[in-house]
Amino acid sequence: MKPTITAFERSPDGGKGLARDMRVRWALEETGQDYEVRLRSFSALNEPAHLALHPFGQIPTYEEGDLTLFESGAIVLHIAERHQGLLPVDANARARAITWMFGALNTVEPPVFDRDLAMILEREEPWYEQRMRVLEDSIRKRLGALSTRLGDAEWLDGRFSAGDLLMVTVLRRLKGSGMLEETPNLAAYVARGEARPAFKRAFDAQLAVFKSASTG
Ligand SMILES: N[C@@H](CCC(=O)N[C@@H](CSCc1ccc([N+](=O)[O-])cc1)C(=O)NCC(=O)O)C(=O)O
Repeated sequence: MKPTITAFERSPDGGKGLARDMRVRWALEETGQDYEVRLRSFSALNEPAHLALHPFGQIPTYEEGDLTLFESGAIVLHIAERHQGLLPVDANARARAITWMFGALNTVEPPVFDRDLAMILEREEPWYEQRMRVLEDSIRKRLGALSTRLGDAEWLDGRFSAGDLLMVTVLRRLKGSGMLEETPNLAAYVARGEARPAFKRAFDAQLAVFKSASTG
């Protein structure tokens, strides 16, 4: 049975693949899983039909038979646990890959996402500049530590894993900010992720949705 995910009917990211359905699409492509997409308008996210799937009224969600999941990280983990290609078989290596999933979502993503949100919602606040300095200092601290740990390795811990998938989707949000470019090995790491055929299929699929919504 094909799973069904939800995604924005018209993504505010303009087809850049920054909305979080992108990481679920990528995980499904890496594991060779076909899937359906139910597109949601912003207003539909707060209607009962969607709230029954996602208590916070967001995307993505994941439905497979009588299972419904939300939280992109949990959905990626679910896919990775059931299909080959995103988590090592060895128990310790698997645990380390899952550690990097949490590292991406719990340690690196928060200041990165908060900075994006501040640029959209808080630009007119008197404390905006100060807040941006604090957020960017936090981001640079995380990027510095990650850059040191990655060094000249291809992926974070041996073979490409769900930890790399999530980390690349987090770091992609910094493209063009200058901060990612300050750590060349991380910029190259992101480019390696984006060069993966599965990433390209996922990216093109979400872009096609945006383009059809733009011409529709
Ligand atoms: N922790 C949850 C967060 C999910 C989430 O933030 N979903 C967002 C879309 S992805 C976040 C996002 C939004 C926009 C851009 N963009 O670039 O325009 C990028 C990412 C959403 O549904 N927002 C609607 C709402 O909260 O009412 C997860 O990882 O699944």
